[in-house]
Amino acid sequence: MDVGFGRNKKEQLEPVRARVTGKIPTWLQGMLLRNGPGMHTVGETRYNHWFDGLALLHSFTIRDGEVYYRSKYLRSDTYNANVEANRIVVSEFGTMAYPDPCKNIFSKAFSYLSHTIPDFTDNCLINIMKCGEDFYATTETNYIRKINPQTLETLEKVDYRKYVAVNVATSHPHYDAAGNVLNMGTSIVDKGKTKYVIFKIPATVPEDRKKGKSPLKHTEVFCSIPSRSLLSPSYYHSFGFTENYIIFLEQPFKLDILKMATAYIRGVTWASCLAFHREDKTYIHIVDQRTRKPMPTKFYTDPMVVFHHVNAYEEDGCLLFDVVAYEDSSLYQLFYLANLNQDFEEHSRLTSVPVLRRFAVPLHAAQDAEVGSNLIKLTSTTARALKEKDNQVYCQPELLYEGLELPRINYAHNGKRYRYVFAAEVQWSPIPTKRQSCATMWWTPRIKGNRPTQCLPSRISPSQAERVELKLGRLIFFVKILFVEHLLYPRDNAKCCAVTCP
Ligand SMILES: CC1=C(/C=C/C(C)=C/C=C/C(C)=C/C=C/C=C(C)/C=C/C=C(C)/C=C/C=C(\C)C=O)C(C)(C)CCC1
Repeated sequence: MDVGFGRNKKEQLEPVRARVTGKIPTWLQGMLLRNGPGMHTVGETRYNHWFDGLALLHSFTIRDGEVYYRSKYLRSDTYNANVEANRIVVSEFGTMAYPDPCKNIFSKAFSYLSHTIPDFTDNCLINIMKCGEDFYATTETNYIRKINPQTLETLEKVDYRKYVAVNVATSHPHYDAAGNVLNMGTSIVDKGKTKYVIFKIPATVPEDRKKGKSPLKHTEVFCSIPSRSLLSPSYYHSFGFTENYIIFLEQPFKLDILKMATAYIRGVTWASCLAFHREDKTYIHIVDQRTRKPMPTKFYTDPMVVFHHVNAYEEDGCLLFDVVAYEDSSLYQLFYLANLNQDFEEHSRLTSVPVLRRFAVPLHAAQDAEVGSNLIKLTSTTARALKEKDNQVYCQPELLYEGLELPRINYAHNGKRYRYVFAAEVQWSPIPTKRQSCATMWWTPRIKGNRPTQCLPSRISPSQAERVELKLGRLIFFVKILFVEHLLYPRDNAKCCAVTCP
């Protein structure tokens, strides 16, 4: 197996014409911008985790059936400081670094006293965000970097904290019909409170205030949701968005703020300050965009870890949302570079499989319903919302697909009933044991086009015995571009078709 994960990539500064197999229709014109880690070694030093790598920007210009590719490293302050020192001097998610290699415990302590949490990285390696006419490379700290999409040059460094009180923010914002950006961040122990802040960056600046003003200067807080815990807010990577609602999962995968505040002096990574609390619930917050307030009903579900929301939509008084969910946080382990080597298949032990789950929440009249009743009357889903006492509702998802990640949709269909998800398939291949047929059974119905839920227990989580079986199993991944049709219009013979990546 060719393992290219940790290898430094070369920039392609001048556009190069790509070899096209097949035919690109001439109506397809434009530029695809991508972002991701490209450099994991600086001088003699090496990052620990794949998510740490220095951001490499890519552009694919599609014109008259041809594709022109170029790439350039983001010249972040982090990149410049590392290159100048010829070693890693800025901490990333899975690597704690110190500007001075000779620092002993005393000087570390001094540094600790002068800044409890060191300034976060501006190595914006995760996504690209469009903000008005401008483009930004994004990560999950308080920094974003403006870029020139044509030349991939790095422009201004923007600190979200100048405009809104957030210490971390997602790199997967949403856009409303007018092109305004809606994003979420966490404000940590600010004035004695920790809260999740939904903020809006307008697409345009009002005419009278226009002169050279960036839309960021007009950022406003849309709504904030108090964290259940002051010192351990949830980690989240994305959220759901429809015309009228915002969906935020307060999951039991949490940042430990006390650990973060002492990480620098203890010499441990940010990653080690994240923990999954399997004894906790996942709280589902639904914000009504018309009132800018969260719904009062306490919706919750079983503990899970979600990175990617796929889509959400409203149907007959219900809000449905689809996410890729795990039963633990083992995914982060998988991406340590030490594991991404020739023995990858041996080391790639995920203790849970990414599953596409559909949740449904009732938007009205939950208060008067009988305890124990299912508030979802839709025929299009088997997801349930069970009324409990104290205005609580337990949400039980429908399992749509096992073994899928990195989902994309045609964003024109965001917030609407939809038909297609484009994703990478993650294939589960257990060690042959007596129970292999059970695991196979979970997959076979999908291939035949039946509904996978039919062969799973009523609560989708595997039983204790099955979980042990999963732990014993070995995961082998086959990345495929997977195209799942079925999600919206389930039929008896729904089609799932996979196209292997070249
Ligand atoms: C620096 C600080 C932080 C940083 C956080 C960062 C940089 C978070 C990055 C999160 C990312 C990039 C999340 C990506 C998720 C990707 C997923 C779920 C992919 C799954 C793929 C699978 C299962 C399949 C793989 C198949 C393979 C490998 C086949 O060969 C904070 C915010 C934590 C704290 C402050 C400081």
